[in-house]
Amino acid sequence: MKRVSLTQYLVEEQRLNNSIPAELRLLIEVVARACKTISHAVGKGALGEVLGTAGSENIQGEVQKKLDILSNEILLEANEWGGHLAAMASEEMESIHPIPNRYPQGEYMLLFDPLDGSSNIDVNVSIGTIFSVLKAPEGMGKPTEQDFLQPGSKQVAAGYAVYGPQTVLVLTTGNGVNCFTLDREMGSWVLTQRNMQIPEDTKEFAINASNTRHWYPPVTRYVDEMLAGGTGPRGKEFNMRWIASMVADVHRILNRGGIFMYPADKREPDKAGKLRLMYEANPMSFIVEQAGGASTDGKQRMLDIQPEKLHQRVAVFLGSKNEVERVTQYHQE
Ligand SMILES: O=P(O)(O)OC[C@H]1O[C@](O)(COP(=O)(O)O)[C@@H](O)[C@@H]1O
Ligand SMILES: [Mg+2]
Ligand SMILES: [Mg+2]
Repeated sequence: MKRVSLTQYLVEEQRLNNSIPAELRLLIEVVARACKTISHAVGKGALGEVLGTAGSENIQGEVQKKLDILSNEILLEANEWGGHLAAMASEEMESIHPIPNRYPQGEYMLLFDPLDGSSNIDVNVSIGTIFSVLKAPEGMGKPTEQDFLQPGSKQVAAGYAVYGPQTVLVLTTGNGVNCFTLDREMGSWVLTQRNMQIPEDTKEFAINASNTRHWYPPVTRYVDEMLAGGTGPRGKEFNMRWIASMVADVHRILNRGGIFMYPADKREPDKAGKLRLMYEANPMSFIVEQAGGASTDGKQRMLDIQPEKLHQRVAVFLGSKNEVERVTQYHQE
């Protein structure tokens, strides 16, 4: 197999499809390099003293792990110097991070969940990084939070890295989804899967079932019907997986189909789910749609939601198209 590096892929994609201007290519390469650095830190584990909590909380009141903070710093530092960015925003930072001397020239804005799947850090289970790239609005002055509040359909690129048995980077720039594997000896990202496709149908679902008693009726109905198996209304057996790292669950779905759900529930009726629209739901929805899947918040297409707040939470149903349509339909009945 001819080895194609991330850089070669990006350059070729621009030549053939004119979809990745040089500035965006450089930005993606800087993010990919930061992911490589995070992957090294993750791989050192206890030896690198990166495990455990940091003794602080983020803006959403979640306890921060040392690796949450370290990954955030790695991404900030890499992009301050390397990218064509006007500003960044992160799940781990209360407010946006304008880049000094870079606006109004900076053309892009980067958002990230620096370390996804935090509860798995200390137990050596796959974790990752999720990122999303938006265009800076025309004539933008000093960036404000408002500039970031664009629907997911405006993303020009999105991707995630999984730090697992293999370190992979999955990327879309709006022309399909491709997967790159980190060659740890050579230190380079190598294209290993082209044009990933999510099958429309599936027999596998992912949800944190410990919340069953808190679910609203459409989710209860949908899951109950799957659990009823071959003799139930669906007439087939379903399997369940829940890794508790969105990156790993979505990566499985991109490879063999499935539906991932993190619904809103009755525990906190005012909270629209756990996951974050701008750092998790939107980039993953862009990727999933580009791979032929679907993504909604139970009511509407995720990428059409007009964000109201940077740290907005949202219910998530994504993956195999026919299943996402079914559970969304149940919300409407
Ligand atoms: O612990 P729970 O409730 O099962 O939630 C797991 C979900 O929370 C997350 O860990 C949230 O992301 P962070 O780790 O970035 O906060 C997802 O990756 C995962 O799908
Ligand atoms: Mg996350
Ligand atoms: Mg996180």
